[in-house]
Amino acid sequence: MEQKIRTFKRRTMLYIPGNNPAMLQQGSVYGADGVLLDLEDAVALNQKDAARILVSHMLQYVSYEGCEVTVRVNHIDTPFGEEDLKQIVPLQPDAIRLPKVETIDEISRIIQLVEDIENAHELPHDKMKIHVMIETALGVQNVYDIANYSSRIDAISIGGQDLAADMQLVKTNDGIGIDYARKQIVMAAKACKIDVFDTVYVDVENEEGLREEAEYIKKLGFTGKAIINPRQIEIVNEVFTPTEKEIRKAAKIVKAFERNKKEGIGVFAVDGKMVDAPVVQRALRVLEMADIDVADI
Ligand SMILES: CC(=O)SCCNC(=O)CCNC(=O)[C@H](O)C(C)(C)COP(=O)(O)OP(=O)(O)OC[C@H]1O[C@@H](n2cnc3c(N)ncnc32)[C@H](O)[C@@H]1OP(=O)(O)O
Ligand SMILES: O=C([O-])CC(=O)C(=O)O
Ligand SMILES: [Mg+2]
Repeated sequence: MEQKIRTFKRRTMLYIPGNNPAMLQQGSVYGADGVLLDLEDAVALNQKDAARILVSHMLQYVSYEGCEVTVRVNHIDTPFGEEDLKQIVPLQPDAIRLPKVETIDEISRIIQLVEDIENAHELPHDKMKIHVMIETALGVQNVYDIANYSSRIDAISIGGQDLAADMQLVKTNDGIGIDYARKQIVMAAKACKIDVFDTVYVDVENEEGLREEAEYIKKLGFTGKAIINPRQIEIVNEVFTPTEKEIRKAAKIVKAFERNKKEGIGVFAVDGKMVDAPVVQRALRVLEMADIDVADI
């Protein structure tokens, strides 16, 4: 199967309310890997049209250089979803994020509409990526089929706040209620070879809690995490950036692999631990995340 996992970093995606000009203007200066310009739940119903206009202007006139720019539109079946797509798709942000997708029928209708709009503007179909949010129990049940529906979908994410509401849970900081969904969503993403983002951590003042959650979701296999405040960037970026120790170990493994390969040896030991192809693959990923070229080690 074609490898769709991105090679660039997607550790932190900063949500910015689409009706807040100051935040929208400054969004890329804080060091997040991406910005999520939000037309959906950060925007009150009576601000939806104003936010759409503002975000359209920002996409045209603000430089988000160095940041991946994603716009979260409203659900297709709300009074705002179709108009969001009509105004945003022609501007071709790096990606659009589709909230609360539950079925293949929905994703197929949305992608059809996106491509109709692109056709009308003589735009290609392979430039703007699509990110799908899974935020309901039904979405979790259908996640693999949704994620696998189109090669334009290059990431899926869990919306923990909405999922907790749909599941009628009291959401706790330990995330127990959404743990099954997190794992199911990660597995679907890995099966489709696409990226997978974790949900926001709403307790902005709780830095230790955020670090713990980021460390946990990294272990589960998430690519990165949506965040809501600039103060959360450094912590999550740090968790998702390999440490010096991890880099040294990975370099040692890759170097040993290269040496052994020449002699036809596929399995060997480094510091008393067995190394074979999957271990080398993981070491290469560590170097990639640390921006280290294998040729330079
Ligand atoms: C369940 C969901 O759908 S989540 C996704 C939708 N939610 C959002 O988009 C919320 C985004 N975040 C925010 O609105 C805010 O960070 C809040 C409400 C969570 C906290 O607000 P505050 O306590 O006022 O933030 P704080 O005091 O840390 O702000 C410090 C600075 O960072 C800026 N800032 C805060 N959040 C953001 C953000 N998300 N994007 C860009 N800038 C931001 C503020 O404008 C402020 O700038 P200034 O110093 O130049 O005035
Ligand atoms: O986690 C996110 O991306 C925010 C969200 O929409 C949710 O939690 O419901
Ligand atoms: Mg949500």
